[in-house]
Amino acid sequence: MNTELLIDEVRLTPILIADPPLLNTQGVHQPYTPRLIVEVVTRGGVTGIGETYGDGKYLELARPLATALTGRPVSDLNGLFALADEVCGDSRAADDRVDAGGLRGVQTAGKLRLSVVSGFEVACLDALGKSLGLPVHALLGGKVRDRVEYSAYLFYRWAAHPDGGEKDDWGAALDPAGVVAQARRFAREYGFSSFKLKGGVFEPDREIAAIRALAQEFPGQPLRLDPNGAWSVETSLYVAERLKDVLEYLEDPASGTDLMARVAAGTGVPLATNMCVTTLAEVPEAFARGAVQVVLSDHHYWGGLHRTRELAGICRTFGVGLSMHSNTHLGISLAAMTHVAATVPNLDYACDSHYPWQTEDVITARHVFEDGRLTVSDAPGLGVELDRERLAALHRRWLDDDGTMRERDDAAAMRKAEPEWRTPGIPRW
Ligand SMILES: O=C([O-])C(=O)C[C@H](O)[C@@H](O)C(=O)[O-]
Ligand SMILES: [Mg+2]
Repeated sequence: MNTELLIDEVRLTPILIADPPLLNTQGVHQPYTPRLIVEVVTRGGVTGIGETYGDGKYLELARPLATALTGRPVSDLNGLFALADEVCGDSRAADDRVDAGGLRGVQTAGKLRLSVVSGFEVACLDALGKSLGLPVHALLGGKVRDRVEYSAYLFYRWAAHPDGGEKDDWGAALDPAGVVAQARRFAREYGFSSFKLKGGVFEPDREIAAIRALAQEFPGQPLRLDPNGAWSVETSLYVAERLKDVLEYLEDPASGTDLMARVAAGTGVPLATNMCVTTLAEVPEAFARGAVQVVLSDHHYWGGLHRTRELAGICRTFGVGLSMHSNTHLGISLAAMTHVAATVPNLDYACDSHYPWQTEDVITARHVFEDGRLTVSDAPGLGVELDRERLAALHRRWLDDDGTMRERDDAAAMRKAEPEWRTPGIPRW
């Protein structure tokens, strides 16, 4: 064993990053949202970085894992899972039941652990790559493409948060004209040529009108609509019928495998999900029933980059499409997504990314999209460097917060504008 590859220290830094007032079916993004930055330092003096969710329930699991990792080889990625099972225990926030109102499907103790492990796995891969002089994609078997395509992630949004937060110049987007203006800017500044609208915010007819307006503005270009399970089977079929000629896919129109299977049986529009297939346990039923035609993988909750590749193999076997889901994230995760996406032959669609909405980052050089694509880095590791000053400043914000921003709560943020707001029950329409 090369002792240079042993882990000497693991540093965890929770931060709060600015987030615009993006609307979804549960409410609106808070002005600041938590992320956790993981640093793994080897005995050879190399530091690898990773990123994952930063809410308290993730931090609670990350701390014992960080302690237990010290002294182990940075290359022992498979061992991470057993170690996490051993030391992380159950989180108070995970109860193995369906988080029906959630935006990312079931919330189980196992899935929470995988989300934490993913931040460590990416940090270990970065450290290993830097130690060996190899890019992360090479550690995953090598890239099969030089550029990875992303899609514009359109949101209904307000011009500003009602209670402060950082300002941006995107303005409000609350109707078809606003959505089209947003899409035009995404196309102009980033070169995106496929567009996903986060739906479930307004009545379905209003969202149908927005997609129609996009189709008119960008004829023949791929369009997607994602209401995060807010619709009944009937409403889903109503929308699918009206948009069947322009949708690339409809994403999580209804909540859960059973309803998705019933929607799929009634329409020829492909259904995608990042809600009803988010764990291996959910795969057999969903695939057997034809409930989804595209799985949107997210390396955070699937347990890292190797597990994402395992999922890709399963999808390939069953003839189910694959792409990538995104939640609010920074440049470390975008680098990780790009490396793994570069290695998956059956990545059939442009990936999601919230990145353009994030004005703050902890890396020294922001990623730059060209023609809606990122070039896959061949530099050792992830190919990004930590900006320690920025990290310290964003950590200071986390320390100074009275606790309200440390847990993502879109319904609480909505109550600043609408005091009576409660997370809507589903189906909402
Ligand atoms: O594709 C999705 O379902 C998401 O990206 C879930 C996210 O939480 C999104 O709805 C958001 O950021 O509001
Ligand atoms: Mg989705």
